[in-house]
Amino acid sequence: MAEHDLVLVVDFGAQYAQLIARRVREARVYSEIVPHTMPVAEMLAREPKAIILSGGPSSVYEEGAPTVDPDIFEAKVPVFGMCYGFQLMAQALGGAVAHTGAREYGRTSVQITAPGVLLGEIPDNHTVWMSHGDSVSAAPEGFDVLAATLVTPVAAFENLDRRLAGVQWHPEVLHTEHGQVVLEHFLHKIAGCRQTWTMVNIVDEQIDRIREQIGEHGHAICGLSGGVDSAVAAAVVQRAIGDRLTCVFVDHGLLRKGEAEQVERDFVAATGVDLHVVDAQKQFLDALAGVADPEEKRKIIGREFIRTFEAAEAEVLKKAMKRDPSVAGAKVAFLVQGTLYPDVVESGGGAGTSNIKSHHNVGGLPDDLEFELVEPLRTLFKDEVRLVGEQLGLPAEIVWRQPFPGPGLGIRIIGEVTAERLELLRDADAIAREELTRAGLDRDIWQMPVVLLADVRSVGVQGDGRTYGHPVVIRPVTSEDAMTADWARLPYDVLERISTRITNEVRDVNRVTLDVTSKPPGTIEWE
Ligand SMILES: Nc1ncnc2c1ncn2[C@@H]1O[C@H](COP(=O)(O)OP(=O)(O)OP(=O)(O)O)[C@@H](O)[C@H]1O
Ligand SMILES: O=c1[nH]c(=O)c2[nH+]cn([C@@H]3O[C@H](COP(=O)(O)O)[C@@H](O)[C@H]3O)c2[nH]1
Ligand SMILES: NC(=O)CC[C@H](N)C(=O)O
Ligand SMILES: [Mg+2]
Repeated sequence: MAEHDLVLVVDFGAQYAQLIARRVREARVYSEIVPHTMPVAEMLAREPKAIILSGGPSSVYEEGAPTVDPDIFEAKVPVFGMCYGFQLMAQALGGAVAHTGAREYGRTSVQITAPGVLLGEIPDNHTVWMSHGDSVSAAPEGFDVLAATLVTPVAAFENLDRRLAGVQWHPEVLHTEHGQVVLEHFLHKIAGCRQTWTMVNIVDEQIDRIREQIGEHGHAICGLSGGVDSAVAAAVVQRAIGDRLTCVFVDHGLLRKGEAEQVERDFVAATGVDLHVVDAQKQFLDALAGVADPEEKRKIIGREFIRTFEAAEAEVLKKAMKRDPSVAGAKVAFLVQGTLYPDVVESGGGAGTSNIKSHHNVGGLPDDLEFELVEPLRTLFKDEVRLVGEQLGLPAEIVWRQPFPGPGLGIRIIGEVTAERLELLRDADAIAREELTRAGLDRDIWQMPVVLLADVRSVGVQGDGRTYGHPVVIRPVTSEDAMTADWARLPYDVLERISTRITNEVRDVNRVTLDVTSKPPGTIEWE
């Protein structure tokens, strides 16, 4: 039997398919997202224990609306529909879906009329989050209608014989009361999924898998940034292959003030890993000269990272040989990266997702990559990674560190990256971080990029004289997993201190602005 039951989340263009996948995992069942264009036979070949049909922007009765082969409902695999998925199931099985004039967006009160299994043990009247303009006007035959709202008579249904169910609302969003309970009723009670997806299991399995992949004599390099993901990846791999792992930290000149020293000092002290530091500042800056396009920058940085790892190989092996002479003639065939599921999804490597931006470690990798990748966290979300980190006993400063992107300040300078501009941004960023820490807010926010609008100038007055300087943007955000985010409501006095200090202390910056955009529509980083 497979180690874990698999739940496939079929994505119909939902805003938050990732969120559904997360919630399933929070219910201790492993899940993956697949595009609705995947043939049903292919989905079934993966032997899912259950299938979830996501929401989506289309109307099921429209020509060309995304759909799924109705065979999916005949395969004896339990299926759960949410919103669009619910409507799709209704239509496919002989019910009716129409634009009834009822529209519900946001907070909506739902009345449970017959709880069945899906809505059992939940208060009759509770608040859910809706986002629909179409409605199921008649449930298919054999289905019990479980709930209604003032304007939506069929808001949830189930057919226990066929193990099919659905809700009009979005149980995956936090604003929906009892959303997780409803999902768990489907997963555990209706579909009978086993609850095996726990962090302890994941670590043990990954260790076994890595030993198998790397073999008894293989050597690996881990790109280590001081961030959470690579620290956890390194710790997992170290457990698997011990000192056949060497960590390589690349100082690409796009780091924050004091970062290289801090990683060298604190990280080694905390973990005892063998850290090899490469100064590649000139290499990266030369490669980036004259480039302003964000995707181009990302690809260049991705490529230069790999070239740096390749160049470090000889050095790494020399060290290894000192410890163990039998290493002579070996090659480092493996590259460990702290790639997470959202990196893959955003780079368009996820199922049916579009390329938002090429994360340097996924979409930005060069085609002629010689290393075989070892990515033990590739299916995990950040909060899962943090749990794994805690599980492995990594210190809190590492596990709870705010994320910092691999391409670093290179994607926070809007325009060409130059040494002078980096200097400016580094100073402004250091002040912002210092004030945030002083205010005790580090754990309250997800991260706070400081962005230099290098090609923009604005007029200011400083010391009674005219200045013509650059603006910086501060972008504090809150988030659960970086897939969605909101702008953080930092206290005004903290903002004020950041603004005053930056304009006073950083040459050529005469304006500080605050980014008040959520994600979507904005992304966290500006490029
Ligand atoms: N300066 C660096 N030197 C070596 N490897 C790096 C560096 N920056 C990033 N990487 C590699 O790229 C991967 C992805 O970077 P990313 O920033 O997403 O993760 P992280 O830095 O480990 O964690 P966090 O997201 O918390 O910053 C890292 O896990 C690491 O393998
Ligand atoms: O290692 C990385 N390589 C990258 O190329 C990259 N791009 C964005 N990020 C980080 O990912 C999260 C989501 O960022 P966005 O909302 O900007 O897409 C945020 O935490 C970003 O800081 C990156 N991390
Ligand atoms: N969020 C959704 O899945 C919406 C489904 C459909 N587009 C509607 O408006 O009813
Ligand atoms: Mg990082």
